[in-house]
Amino acid sequence: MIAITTIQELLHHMRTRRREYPDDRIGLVPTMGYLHEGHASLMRRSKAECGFSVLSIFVNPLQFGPNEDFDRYPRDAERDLALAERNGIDLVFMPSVQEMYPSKPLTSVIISQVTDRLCGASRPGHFDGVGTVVSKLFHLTQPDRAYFGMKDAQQVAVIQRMVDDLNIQVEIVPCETVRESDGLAMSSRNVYLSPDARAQAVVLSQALTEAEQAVKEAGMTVKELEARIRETIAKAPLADIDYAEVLDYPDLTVPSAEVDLSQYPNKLIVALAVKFGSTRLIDNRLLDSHGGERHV
Ligand SMILES: Nc1ncnc2c1ncn2[C@@H]1O[C@H](COP(=O)(O)OP(=O)(O)OP(=O)(O)O)[C@@H](O)[C@H]1O
Ligand SMILES: CC(C)(CO)[C@@H](O)C(=O)[O-]
Ligand code: BAL
Repeated sequence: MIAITTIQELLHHMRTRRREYPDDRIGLVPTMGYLHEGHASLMRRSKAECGFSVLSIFVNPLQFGPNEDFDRYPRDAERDLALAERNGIDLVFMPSVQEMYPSKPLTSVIISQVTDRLCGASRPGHFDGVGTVVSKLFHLTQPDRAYFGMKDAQQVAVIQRMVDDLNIQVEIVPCETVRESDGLAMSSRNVYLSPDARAQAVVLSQALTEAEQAVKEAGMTVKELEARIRETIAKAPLADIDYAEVLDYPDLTVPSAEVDLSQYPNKLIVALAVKFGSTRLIDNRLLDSHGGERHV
């Protein structure tokens, strides 16, 4: 496994690889590091489907708001490299902020509408930062496939839209969320949780499972379903809801207030962001028209 920090080295390795193995598929797994089994599942999928797999590790300042956790975001390069190697990665690109942004970029990739709600609303500018850095990574590596986790379902919808709108020649591969044994979605930010908060954080996946059942009830409206979800989450005293929304997926529009969700013709997403102290967790579930979970 090669580990590099500069754009020059990355371009050199990508060109050489493409010249020597022109028929090999190239896979890209973009991450912010502090890797866990969720990331490992993306790496293994890339390894299974591509001849050459690139992992990027970069905590991208552009996607963090001024009062967010950029400075204290967990980092452990040594552990990440060992995990990457074990999971079939061929090249790790781990640039510094200076390398990626030698000066403040004057160009930004802004994706509208699909960013109006959920994390786009509660983290203003977040998806401009994501769109910009992911575009840079796509240009630098020119992957055939790029692997993203459905834990960040809005991110998948936003990047798919960017790729479609800009004709970027990459296939976006959405990957299922990997969970702890009690149902909590794996996330680098889980390490911030106090033992009490960690125990209560199971309420997110519980609320999603309940929503999956509740949406099957005839006549269930968006407001009623959202109220049920909020009630479940409120049972955890440390939980503070940022959002709990039921939306059309992947358009991320609001279904009309009167619609009977049990008969809804499109995919629905139940999306949650819940704070435990200063730690903000997200999770979601895709539902089909009869309330069953949709697998990606
Ligand atoms: N539990 C998971 N299962 C599958 N994929 C995941 C999981 N958690 C993160 N990913 C995916 O890994 C990629 C990199 O995510 P990132 O490095 O931000 O990790 P994270 O654990 O989501 O961190 P954070 O705590 O910052 O949300 C994204 O495509 C993300 O959706
Ligand atoms: C896609 C990404 C690596 C861009 O910084 C980040 O948003 C993430 O880790 O999901
Ligand atoms: N996985 C999303 C990256 C972020 O929280 O900034």
